[in-house]
Amino acid sequence: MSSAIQLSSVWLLRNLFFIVASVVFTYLLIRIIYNLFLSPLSAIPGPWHYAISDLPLISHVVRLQQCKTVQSLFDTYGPVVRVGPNRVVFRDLSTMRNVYSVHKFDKSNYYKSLLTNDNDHAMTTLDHASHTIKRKSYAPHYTHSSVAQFQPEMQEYTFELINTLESISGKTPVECLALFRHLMVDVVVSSSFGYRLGAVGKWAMDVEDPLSTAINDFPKRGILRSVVPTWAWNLVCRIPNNRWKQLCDSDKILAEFVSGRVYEMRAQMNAGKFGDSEKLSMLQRLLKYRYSPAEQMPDHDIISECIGHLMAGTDTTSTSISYLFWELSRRPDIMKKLQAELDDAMPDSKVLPDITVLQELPYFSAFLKEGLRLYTAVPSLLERVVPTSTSKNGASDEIFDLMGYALPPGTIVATQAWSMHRDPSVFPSPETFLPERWLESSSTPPEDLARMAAHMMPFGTGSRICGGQNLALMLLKMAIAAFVRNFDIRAPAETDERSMDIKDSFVIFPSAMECKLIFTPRQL
Ligand code: HEM
Repeated sequence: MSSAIQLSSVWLLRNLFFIVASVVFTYLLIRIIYNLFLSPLSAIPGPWHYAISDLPLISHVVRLQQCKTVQSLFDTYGPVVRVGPNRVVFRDLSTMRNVYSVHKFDKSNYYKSLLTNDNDHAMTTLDHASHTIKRKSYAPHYTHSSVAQFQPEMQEYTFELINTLESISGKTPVECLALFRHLMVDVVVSSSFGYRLGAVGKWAMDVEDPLSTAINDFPKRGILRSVVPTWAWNLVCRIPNNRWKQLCDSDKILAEFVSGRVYEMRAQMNAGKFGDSEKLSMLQRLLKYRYSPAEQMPDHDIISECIGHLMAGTDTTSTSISYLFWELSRRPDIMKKLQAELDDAMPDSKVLPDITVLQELPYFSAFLKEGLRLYTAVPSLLERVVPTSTSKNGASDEIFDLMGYALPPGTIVATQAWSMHRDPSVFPSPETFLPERWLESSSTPPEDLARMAAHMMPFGTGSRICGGQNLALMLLKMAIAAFVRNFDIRAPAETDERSMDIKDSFVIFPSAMECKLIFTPRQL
């Protein structure tokens, strides 16, 4: 009897591996069969291996090629494609409106990877109702008229850069991503906190600005932090190397800087030193904001919101300017037309006209639209989740219809600016940089212009559209006008198609991680 038991346990042990393997294999087989043939998404076109696992899409995220991969899937399979067991992407105007503007679907969990200070801010708040409360805290700060009050600071920092570059006098290539990051850090810090940081001045003197470095390091830290377990992270952060320590501590550097401003401003407020000035910093608005009559916006939320804006506003804008200048460096025809228009609008090359004048320049506006079409800094999938009900009365059995396919609640849906901006039926020769396509003419009637404008989403779309787009657009216009008026731009040999090839990881960046250009003062 006991030898029979012994025999059967030996048999069991020997075959344990095969038993476990068979169970796993059967489970996977059932899942594959379900995903391919029985899932409510199985009728949606797409490669079969995307339908059974998220890994194929993740592999392109890791290769920093998600936007281009999704674009090629649209080219092969049409405007709606299944890219995961529970994931559908689309390229369609009315669906875009439905998802982002009409039904205002909640965001997917992906956005939690963008937390600041381990806490939510407007961009990472997933559900619509909570987001509405957060958005109201900062939205008045970015209206046209409020942002226009910061023109003097933007003008001052821009010309501080221009004067420094003039002293280099076209001899040395300058790394534009860092250059314009410093400009944006000064601009966002002054609009958010009413504080003069002097990042541009430090750049000019070749002195490191710890805040600008931390802003550059923070996303890299986030990626590393998400793949390394906490115990290992704590260990590697002890490696005695100053640069490495700085990257590990980038979250603390940001939080310390912002907390400092919050406590400083609160102290001024308590001392009644707020004043009646119409020009308020964002922080002043947040300190006064209440989630409800009984609940003030807490300090940790204020700190996360402010860090969120520093992160959302700096590299996005500096990358956009860098790509636009790279385009100008290889398109002397466009550069000449822009300079002719700006020479007229800016008789004194060291004084920018009011923003309302820049807004009225037709070729300049067309150039900027075309730039944001091909080089928006955030061309990526903006993921949303199909809710339990999309009907007004909240009937829970309603199924969302996406271009003829019924999607169950919980399905992740998304479109991306990369593809909306490259739809050949809307933008003929989509890969060609052609500002003229935005100028009304016999070949481009107003209906075509309206259709193109409707497809543009460089700042996202709907209720979660970029909060700082007015600030970004104003700075883009002012910086580009001032630089184009004062410099000719060319690329050194090291900056070419290959080094500038676009990589994406939610935001874009050049494959060389730098954009070196030469700014030569114009002989006027
Ligand atoms: C060219 C520069 C910029 C681009 C291309 C850009 C793009 C975007 C996009 C596409 C989104 C929407 C993300 C989504 O739906 O998931 C977004 C959100 C946001 N952006 Fe920007 N952005 C730029 C500059 C700025 C600036 C200068 C600021 C502020 C200083 C800013 C603050 C924000 C905030 C706060 C959000 C979250 C909005 C919310 O959910 O309430 N952005 N941005």
